[in-house]
Amino acid sequence: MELIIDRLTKQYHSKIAVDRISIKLQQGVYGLLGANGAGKTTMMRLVCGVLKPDSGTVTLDHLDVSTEEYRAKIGYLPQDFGYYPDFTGMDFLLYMAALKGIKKKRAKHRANELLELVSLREEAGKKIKNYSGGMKQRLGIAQALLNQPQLLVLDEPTAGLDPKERVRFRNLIAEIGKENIVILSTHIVSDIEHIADTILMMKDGQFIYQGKWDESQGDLEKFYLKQFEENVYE
Ligand SMILES: Nc1ncnc2c1ncn2[C@@H]1O[C@H](COP(=O)(O)OP(=O)(O)OP(=O)(O)O)[C@@H](O)[C@H]1O
Repeated sequence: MELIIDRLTKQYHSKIAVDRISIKLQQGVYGLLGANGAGKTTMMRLVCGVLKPDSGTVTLDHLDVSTEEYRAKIGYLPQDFGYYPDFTGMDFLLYMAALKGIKKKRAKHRANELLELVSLREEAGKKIKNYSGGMKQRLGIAQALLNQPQLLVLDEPTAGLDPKERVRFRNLIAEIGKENIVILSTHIVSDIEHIADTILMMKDGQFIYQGKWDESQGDLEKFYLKQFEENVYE
């Protein structure tokens, strides 16, 4: 399994949000780190085919991002995901499954399986408006997994999670990353330093660091902050 991003570029008026990015990803967890405005969301939307690039390509095992076959292989949790507050967790998953064209019987089975995986089985019948931030986030991940994606893209999934939720989230992602490609974005180093196999650090639409990070290289947080130091006084 290989995701190949080749010279991917996206510009909004005079702002180049993603600037000729090239990278090859195999299975594992990738932590996309960058300050606000670095281009993380734009990159993720391009990888999910929600946004069309100005130039460059994205392929998963030779399938182009613009194809139905590619779409069938990905799961996406956007930053501001719209949950329906009066739906129960189960209703919501069945609704999302219908949108994804999954047959009813299969959808019910898969929804139960996923509610178990994200530890929401007991809350499946409760309305989403009564869910905590972490519970909503786990439900969001469950909907992204409905079609058993080979590529899972999560935009700032750790926002608003309490410490206990974080541990649970980390374990879940590590499990999914064993067999799939997972890309998750954040601007907080501690959210990903123990969960990502590979760090992708973004600034001004480009990767300024990509690779594994181990403690012998020093403190990732210090390194990260140093990259943005010149912006502190702006
Ligand atoms: N629809 C748009 N129209 C114009 N400019 C945009 C648009 N979307 C993003 N931008 C700009 O492109 C740049 C990258 O934005 P992007 O949202 O990808 O960054 P980000 O790293 O995800 O930041 P955040 O953490 O705030 O979501 C920013 O300068 C942003 O203002």
